[in-house]
Amino acid sequence: MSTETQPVIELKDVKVSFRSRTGGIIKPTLVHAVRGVNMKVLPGQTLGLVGESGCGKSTTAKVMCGLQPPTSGQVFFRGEEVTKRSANMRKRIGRVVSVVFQDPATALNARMVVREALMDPMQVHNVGTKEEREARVEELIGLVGLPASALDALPGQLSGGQRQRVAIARALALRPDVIVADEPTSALDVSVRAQILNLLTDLKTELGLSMVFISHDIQTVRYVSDTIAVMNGGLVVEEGPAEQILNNPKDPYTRTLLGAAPTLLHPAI
Ligand SMILES: Nc1ncnc2c1ncn2[C@@H]1O[C@H](COP(=O)(O)OP(=O)(O)OP(=O)(O)O)[C@@H](O)[C@H]1O
Repeated sequence: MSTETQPVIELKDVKVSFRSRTGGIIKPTLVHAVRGVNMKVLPGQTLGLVGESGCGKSTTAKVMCGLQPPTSGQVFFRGEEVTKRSANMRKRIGRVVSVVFQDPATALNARMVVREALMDPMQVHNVGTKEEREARVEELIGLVGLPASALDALPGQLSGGQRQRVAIARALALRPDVIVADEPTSALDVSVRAQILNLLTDLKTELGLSMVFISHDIQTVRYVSDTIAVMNGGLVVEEGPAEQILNNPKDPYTRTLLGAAPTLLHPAI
């Protein structure tokens, strides 16, 4: 397979189950969060992952980032199987797959000024000299459209939108190949959501990144995605080019999300 079309990340029949005590103290129940998912993240493309709360989006994303081992199935990074990751492999993939979480207020250390927050991943991974790291920090803050003066601010001194820009800059610090953005605009004021979406899509194009964009809101996902995977009950019920999913949805659940049909829950739930 040519490197152009080889997926950056591929999941094959990934399943994730959790033991949950909510079913009773004596006998834990199994929660089947992801029930057999196949998914490809292609170079330079944005894969949108959409579905209602609890459908398994975040768990799928965590498997992609190596934050959650699958119960069964396989995970590939650029064709190499990385399902069972050694510490070295985790560190290597941690450098090239970065995550942006929903709430920048909790993702950033409240006591670290922005400069330190951006420097931190480079120090942890021992990247560059001190001078190179300082130059990269200046570059990063510009990339996300913040003035250099923001480098001396604490997260609490910034607005929600500015904090998310810092979280994005931090995610870019190690020059990743993939950004996994898990509901990156849900905690923000409506007025700044479009700015953050535009920033992510601009950065994706400018830096040639692949992106996995997760949201419960199909209208947000449609704005940024090249392909869309619709999840329901731990399964992908429909996937394809964004235009096709939006203009010609096949699955009743997708139509529900698009507001074209009454609520229909997948039988797996
Ligand atoms: N660590 C865990 N232990 C037990 N159950 C879990 C765990 N993580 C997730 N789950 C359960 O797995 C299912 C899928 O959760 P997941 O967070 O992946 O869904 P989601 O679509 O991202 O929803 P949300 O947007 O609300 O986070 C849910 O029923 C959730 O309660």
